[in-house]
Amino acid sequence: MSAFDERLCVTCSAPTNIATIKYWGKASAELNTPINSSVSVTLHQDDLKAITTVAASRSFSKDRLWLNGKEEDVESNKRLTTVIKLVRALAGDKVDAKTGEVLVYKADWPQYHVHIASRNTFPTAAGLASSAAGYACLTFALAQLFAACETYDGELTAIARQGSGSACRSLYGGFVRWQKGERADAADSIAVQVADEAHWPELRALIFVASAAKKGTSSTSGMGTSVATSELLRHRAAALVEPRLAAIEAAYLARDFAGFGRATMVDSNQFHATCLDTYPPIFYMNDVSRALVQAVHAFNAHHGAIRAAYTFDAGPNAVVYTTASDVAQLLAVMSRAFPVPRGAPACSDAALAAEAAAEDVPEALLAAVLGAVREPRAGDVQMVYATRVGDGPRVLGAADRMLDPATGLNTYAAPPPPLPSAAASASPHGGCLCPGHFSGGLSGMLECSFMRAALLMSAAAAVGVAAAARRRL
Ligand SMILES: Nc1ncnc2c1ncn2[C@@H]1O[C@H](COP(=O)(O)OP(=O)(O)OP(=O)(O)O)[C@@H](O)[C@H]1O
Ligand SMILES: C[C@@](O)(CCOP(=O)(O)OP(=O)(O)O)CC(=O)O
Repeated sequence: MSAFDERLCVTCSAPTNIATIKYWGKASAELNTPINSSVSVTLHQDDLKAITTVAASRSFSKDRLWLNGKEEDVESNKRLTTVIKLVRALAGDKVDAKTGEVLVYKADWPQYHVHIASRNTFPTAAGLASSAAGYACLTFALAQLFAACETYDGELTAIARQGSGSACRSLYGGFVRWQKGERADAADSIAVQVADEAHWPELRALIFVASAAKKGTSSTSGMGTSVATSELLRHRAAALVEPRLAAIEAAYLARDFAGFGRATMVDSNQFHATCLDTYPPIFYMNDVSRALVQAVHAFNAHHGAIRAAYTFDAGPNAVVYTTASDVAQLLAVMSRAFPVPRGAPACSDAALAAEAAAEDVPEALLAAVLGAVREPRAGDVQMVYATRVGDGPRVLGAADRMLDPATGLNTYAAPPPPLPSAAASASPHGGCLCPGHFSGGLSGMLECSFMRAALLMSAAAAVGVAAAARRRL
């Protein structure tokens, strides 16, 4: 006897997104609406994504959730219960696509509870938009499970917004605006796609992880203090954001990197200025973040044009946008200025790392960037993700399922760190640098490009040792 009918189980994945014009501050904490509209790039799901399995059964006695293998209390998590309740309210008749059989009539859904197992393939709550990917994935997966029908366009994004504001933007690929909306019921505070993922295929992002630790001040509490105390934030929302949104959307649509990059950097700087203007002040960026900023400006100054653009969320990690023609050179200089710990892969994309290693970087550029950074220290940047623009949520197959049909319980366990020889044993921090352990089991580790890069490095090293031994013979 199984705990749930496999036809009442869905597994989905959803991407993260990184805002280029930031959401910071709530107009209504109850409805989770913003004081200003925002816009973001959806990142590709190759490296960073949330994966969520949801199953419904009459035999489940309550709604339950496992996050990254650990059970969390659902009842006490208002955002979670709100999202489940709102998607459930849109439930329709659930029909077996193959046979046409009605599996659950709309009227019967109140008799069902859900079990949810979710994991992130990257650090959770570290300022890498895990809540965005996580709540977008949950909303999307529940909508598939319940055969939910929107009563107006964008309703699912309005639901995801109530899990985490930035999550509404992860329901679309490409370049996405979250419009703040005007209505009292906030039904128009929804995400809208500005351009799809095919619009600007040359756009690239390098993510320099300065810390994968859980951040000290959550976005929710940080923005609450900012709204209460920062006059700069008030002025920004009232007068500065709208024209900047119009400018960056036009730049994105025209694939004008200089315009896009400048607006991105200016807005990131202003967001962190509002954090400093908050009382007591909030510091998300650290010395490494500031050195990354200087390095990007030195790169642009050398080229006499904006060819790389940083942005920082509520944490010290930099997301640096650039284009396909500059990404290898940018990675080459940044790897010299911010070397990852000895033994770790230079970045998640082994082919790009090899291209960067072979780059003939002009001496003057290297000197400019190294001069802008204080002494390069291995480990200030722990890892670098190389990624690009991506699509919205996807429905996955049973191979990715994380709930056991026999027991109804979570099957995912965060894998142990990789073998010391595989990657980061030489970390000065003594930590695991491969985010494979944020992913799932062996398949999760293999899907992790850091692990693939590490294995390639190990294999290359083994070939080198064998060749040297042959030479000695
Ligand atoms: N896959 C997931 N499924 C459901 N909820 C998730 C998932 N991932 C994260 N969350 C929720 O989001 C919280 C983390 O959100 P938080 O805003 O603190 O961090 P972040 O999203 O990584 O950072 P930021 O939003 O500043 O970029 C987690 O504690 C959890 O409640
Ligand atoms: C700095 C940001 O990343 C803030 C994101 O905040 P959240 O969406 O995590 O906040 P809540 O709505 O309280 O869950 C900027 C952005 O993504 O626009």
